[in-house]
Amino acid sequence: MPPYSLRWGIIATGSISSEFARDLLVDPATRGVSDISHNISAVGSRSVASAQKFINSLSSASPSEGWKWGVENGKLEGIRACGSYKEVYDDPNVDVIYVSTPPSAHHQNVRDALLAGKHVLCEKPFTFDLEELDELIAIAKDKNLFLMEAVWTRFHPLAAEVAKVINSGKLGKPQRFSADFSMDWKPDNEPASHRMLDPALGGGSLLDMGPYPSVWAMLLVQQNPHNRDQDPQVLFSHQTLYERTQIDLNSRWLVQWKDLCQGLLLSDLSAFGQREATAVLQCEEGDLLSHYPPYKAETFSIIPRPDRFAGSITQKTTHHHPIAQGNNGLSYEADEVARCLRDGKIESEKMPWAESRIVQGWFDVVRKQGPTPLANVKGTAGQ
Ligand SMILES: NC(=O)C1=CN([C@@H]2O[C@H](COP(=O)(O)OP(=O)(O)OC[C@H]3O[C@@H](n4cnc5c(N)ncnc54)[C@H](OP(=O)(O)O)[C@@H]3O)[C@@H](O)[C@H]2O)C=CC1
Ligand SMILES: O=C1OC[C@@H](O)[C@H](O)[C@H]1O
Repeated sequence: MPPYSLRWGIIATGSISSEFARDLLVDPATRGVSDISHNISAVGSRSVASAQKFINSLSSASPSEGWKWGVENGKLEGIRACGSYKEVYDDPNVDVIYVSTPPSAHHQNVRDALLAGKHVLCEKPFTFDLEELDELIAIAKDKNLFLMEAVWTRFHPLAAEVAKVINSGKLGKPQRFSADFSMDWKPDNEPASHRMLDPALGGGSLLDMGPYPSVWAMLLVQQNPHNRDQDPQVLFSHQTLYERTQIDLNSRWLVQWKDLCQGLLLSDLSAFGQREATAVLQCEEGDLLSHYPPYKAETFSIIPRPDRFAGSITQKTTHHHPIAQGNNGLSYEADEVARCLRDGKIESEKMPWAESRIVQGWFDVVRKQGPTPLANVKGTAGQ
């Protein structure tokens, strides 16, 4: 059977769009995939010159670059440079739109794409607030269109291996959880207009980096067979204000899974976090530690409890599950979108709306309790 072939439209020509487009052009065989094929049919930008530049840079891959394969194998054939996002939504040669604008624009972009009849993969954070997300889910259901948050980490080889350990039950009941995404990014060296620093674009550590500790909260605790709580709540939170641009420099929030455990989640724009224990699940029989970076972890360890309290795990083991060579790691989520569309699904079981809703709800609580002006901002749902 020939592979299922998906035609992408890409919205925005920023840094992650470029990484994503390149991954679409890598030979799927490099990651052991033979049932899926990706094509890029259109790129949309606020300026047609930027869309064209983006396409030119894809087309001129050097022979050593993994994505050269797609260029040589017709995966850019007929690609259009569009000077507006709308032209991409309206393009009959596009099946699915990848939205990678700043967070404050996601709701409007996704809504416009869905209303134009296109399936959507939207970058994290899904939306600015839960009301926006609920509106998008309602439209997707009403129009029978696929919609997924682009949380790439969930589709990486390591995520599948971690899930096997969690589902095996060998760690026993969770007792404690923590997860962190922190980087010493030096915000003082960046312009105030940078999307990470500008509150009007949804800047700050919570919305940009918070999705990653949240991934691990979902993979290790929410999906844990011992968990029965479908609505884990934030008990309390703290954010530190970055005076210059009024975004959160860091966020911390404590989540309670009823009758199970608590988890501390952290994000930081101006300090490094843990390296070998970016996400830690401590259980009755032993602990699971996932290594840095939390967005693209390739190694995890299972470690025994301290001697006096030892459980059935008695030896440390370390497990390495790398992203396939030549891929940046975004290709796996693209494969999931293609498989869901091929199979007639409008929601991914691996990245379900319910889990995006939980995380978005946490962000709303933390943001509203915080000292930044975003605390009082409402998204664009209903407008
Ligand atoms: N999965 C991952 O690993 C990553 C995900 N992300 C997520 O992807 C999204 C985009 O991030 P990133 O690519 O780093 O951002 P960039 O700032 O590099 O690019 C954003 C693009 O959005 C478009 N845009 C639309 N409206 C605006 C506006 N008002 N101001 C500025 N740009 C605008 C621009 O494209 P144009 O001019 O062509 O219209 C711009 O190039 C975010 O949601 C972020 O959280 C980011 C990095 C990594
Ligand atoms: O999604 C992301 O992952 C990698 C980080 O460097 C980046 O800030 C963030 O947007």
